[in-house]
Amino acid sequence: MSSQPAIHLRDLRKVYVVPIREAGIQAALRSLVRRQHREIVAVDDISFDVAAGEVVGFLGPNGAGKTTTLKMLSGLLHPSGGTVQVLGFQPWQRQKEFLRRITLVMGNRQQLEWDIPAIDSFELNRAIYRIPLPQYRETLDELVELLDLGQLLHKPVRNLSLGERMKCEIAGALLHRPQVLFLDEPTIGLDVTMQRRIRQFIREYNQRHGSTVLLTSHYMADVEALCQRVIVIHHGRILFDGPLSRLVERFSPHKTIILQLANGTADLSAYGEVVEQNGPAVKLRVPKQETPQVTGRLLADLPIADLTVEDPPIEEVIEQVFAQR
Ligand SMILES: Nc1ncnc2c1ncn2[C@@H]1O[C@H](COP(=O)(O)OP(=O)(O)OP(=O)(O)O)[C@@H](O)[C@H]1O
Repeated sequence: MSSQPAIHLRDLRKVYVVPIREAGIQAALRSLVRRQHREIVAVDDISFDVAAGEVVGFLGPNGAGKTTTLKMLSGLLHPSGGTVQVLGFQPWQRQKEFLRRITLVMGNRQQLEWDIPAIDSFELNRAIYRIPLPQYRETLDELVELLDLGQLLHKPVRNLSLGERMKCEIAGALLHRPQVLFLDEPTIGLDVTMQRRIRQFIREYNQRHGSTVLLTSHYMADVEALCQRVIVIHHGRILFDGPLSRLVERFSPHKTIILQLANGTADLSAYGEVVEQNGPAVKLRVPKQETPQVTGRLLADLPIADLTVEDPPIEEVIEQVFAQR
């Protein structure tokens, strides 16, 4: 791993300036003469580094500033302030050598031509990126195998299912073997099986090539499976940067005790908040620091067949993070 971070940003900022549109004909006429504007601070002085080979989850609620950041990192948007470097390049200069070494996949935006088979769009990419034929064939074979593309590449893209199309989109975005992958919701709208397939692919690809991945996803299963580290952003600011486990430790005041009573049912509300009860199967939410005592009391007081203690689901933890701001 080289000592220079693959992604480096300091006090990165993006302010959108948008015209204020008032309702009514009078206002419309007035705006022809003097247009009023307002500023939206989408990214508010954020700083972080990502080392080569890391897979980092970039999380935040709708409108937090994730896509804007990824667009600045991939050179689609010019920052309003701060510094940004990806593999030592300033992305907004969009140098050829830079574009050859990165990719941006947007799950809700299509890059492949709709009416032709994906393989034809791939050929176009090969020409644009000037990929030597042997390397192109080798990479394509690998992607076909890893993503199980089979015959999909030869059907017009419009005839593919959403998941099939996404697999082709990803393959197209990787043909030039980029070192840094910006993945914006790569599994959005896909069924659980296809989400798992794409997730597995990202993991295998990262392991094979040591590529750096910055990933946004609203599916915590993606994040749990792939990311050693998460960066949480809200209203354009970073709220947390560190291992997922530390996020849980820091922001979740509760644990969940899941127990199975040995016989019959009982009222367990004296031990904690009963979040679910189905006959002898009970789920209790307990303040974290009280978990050992409550577990001890339960085991001493009641006939218990099974008991486990779990952290709350990550979705719940993330909600807690946002609720505190
Ligand atoms: N082109 C634009 N012009 C004006 N405002 C914009 C523009 N693009 C984004 N914004 C605003 O900037 C803020 C951040 O948006 P951004 O798309 O980066 O968020 P996000 O975290 O990617 O959200 P989501 O999860 O919904 O995709 C939002 O308030 C959004 O409305």
